Amino acid sequence: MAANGSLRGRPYHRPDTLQVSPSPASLTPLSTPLSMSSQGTQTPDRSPSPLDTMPAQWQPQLKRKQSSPMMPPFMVSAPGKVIVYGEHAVVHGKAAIAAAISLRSYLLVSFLSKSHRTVTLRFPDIQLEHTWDLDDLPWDAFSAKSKKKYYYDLVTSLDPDLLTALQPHIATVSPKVPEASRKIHHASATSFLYLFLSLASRKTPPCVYTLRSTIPIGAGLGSSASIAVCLSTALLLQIRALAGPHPDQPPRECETQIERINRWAYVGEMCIHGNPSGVDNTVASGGKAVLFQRTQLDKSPTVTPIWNFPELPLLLVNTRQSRSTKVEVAKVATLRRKHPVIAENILDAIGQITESAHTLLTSPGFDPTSPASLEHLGELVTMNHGLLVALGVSHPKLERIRELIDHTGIGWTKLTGAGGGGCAITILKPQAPVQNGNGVNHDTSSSSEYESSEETDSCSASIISSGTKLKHKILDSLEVKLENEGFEKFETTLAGDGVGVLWPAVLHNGNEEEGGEEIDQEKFLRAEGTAGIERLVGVQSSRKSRQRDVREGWRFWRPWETDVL
Ligand SMILES: Nc1ncnc2c1ncn2[C@@H]1O[C@H](COP(=O)(O)OP(=O)(O)OP(=O)(O)O)[C@@H](O)[C@H]1O
Ligand SMILES: C[C@@](O)(CCO)CC(=O)[O-]
Repeated sequence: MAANGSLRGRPYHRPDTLQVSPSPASLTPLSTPLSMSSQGTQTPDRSPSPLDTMPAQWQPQLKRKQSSPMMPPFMVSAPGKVIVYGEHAVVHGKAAIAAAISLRSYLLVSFLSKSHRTVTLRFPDIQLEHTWDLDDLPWDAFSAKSKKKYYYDLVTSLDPDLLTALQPHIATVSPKVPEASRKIHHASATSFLYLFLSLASRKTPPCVYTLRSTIPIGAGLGSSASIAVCLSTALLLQIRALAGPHPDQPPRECETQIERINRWAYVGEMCIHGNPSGVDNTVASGGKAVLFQRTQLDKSPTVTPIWNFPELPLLLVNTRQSRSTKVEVAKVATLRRKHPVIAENILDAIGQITESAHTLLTSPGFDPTSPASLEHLGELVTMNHGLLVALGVSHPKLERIRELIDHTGIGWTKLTGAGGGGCAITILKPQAPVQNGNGVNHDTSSSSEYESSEETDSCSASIISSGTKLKHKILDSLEVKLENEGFEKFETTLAGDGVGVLWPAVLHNGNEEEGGEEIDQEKFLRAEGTAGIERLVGVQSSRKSRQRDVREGWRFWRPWETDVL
């Protein structure tokens, strides 16, 4: 099993304090030096990109493409996140745990013939479509000697002069749409252009960046960080500044690539969020889960990976109630002023909940399949929610969701993120509950085996246990109830992979010519909803029996997979 982040003793930090950063000279010690990449970006070393490490099965595809003057399209994908324990308390110096979820953003990069000289964003989730003329962009501002940043640089703040240089090119984006939508468009466009002009060069090939996400926007699930990670990864891949991902890549090298992506994703996040903590982009880059803590307000948080975090099934319910993180954080600050001792005790208790979870998750004998471990984690979820209610950051809609789920007895529920709306999460119990006389369901036993993925391995309904069937029945009827009340339910998995790469954008979808189905813009744009996106390009196998399997073609940097350092 994976080595735990803290046991490995190499905590991640927000990019400005990252300790795992190598100096440029000690970057991936692979292959020969490259003075200038194909895009003309100066790079002092040479890291093989996926193009160099193309799996054998893609060779026919590549051969077919050799006659084309254009590169084949490729895709990247990054997850959203939830806070599992410790929101609000983290604002007051306690630790919190955040984990990746299986809802993800997918970015398709397609190349145009050189005559185009344009770069286009197609972000249909926010109805944004915009094309810039490559030659009109402010390359001079970004490449000026005093301003130029390289892919290995650490950028901890946005340069106001560069933002000013971008302004006229942002102003032309969606000038006629209502202000609220325009703000969203401008945030995404700024994030893209800042990264594009920092990492690419004026010789960059004309491209179209098409993005679709299964992460609800503005619901506290890190959608902005997920797109920032996709953009950062795509641009770094285009300038060949990333090695892999490929199987057997040493963990240290995986960490280096993830960190490089994370640093630039943080820059993209700053364009959208101002002064983010860096936690969302760290989880979206590296996947799994992290422990984070900011002990001093003016200091960056320490972010330590928890590679042992189990891939638990998670029910996620969106209240669709908009909320302001600022308002909810202010509520807690007011309560703390009015009732300092009580509020402090509540925040302390939340901090202890996070510590208890972290201690369990990182204990040497930790067995994620043990019902006792799951119950421990679940009880902490329930207690954490109660304390957040005591802090006044729940909402009647969150309480309604918790009530509906508690009545089924299917799992342990809490609000996640700022509260006041947003989402609730439920860690599902291993056992199907039984109904008591009051119509409330209760866990039958906590001692039987947690159903493993092997147990549900066969598609044959006949061997799915009656417990599993009952669980599905309860989940289905819960879905109807939640939908009737205007809530949105997602079945996700916690602590999965971070950023992934599909190069070239070809998948074995079971309905196509030999060699795989090429994903093009039109197919990608036509995919309907979350299910359609996941069916077409999802990183996870669509076979229900193996939901947690990664679909052939997608590759990830997984520093936790090998023991060799
Ligand atoms: N699918 C998407 N397509 C294009 N832009 C997106 C998409 N998802 C997020 N964004 C960008 O990110 C911004 C959303 O950031 P916001 O902080 O409001 O939500 P979040 O990242 O989902 O929540 P949180 O940061 O609280 O976890 C949007 O305004 C938009 O600029
Ligand atoms: C409420 C809070 O703890 C989590 C918001 O997702 C605020 C923060 O950490 O910045």
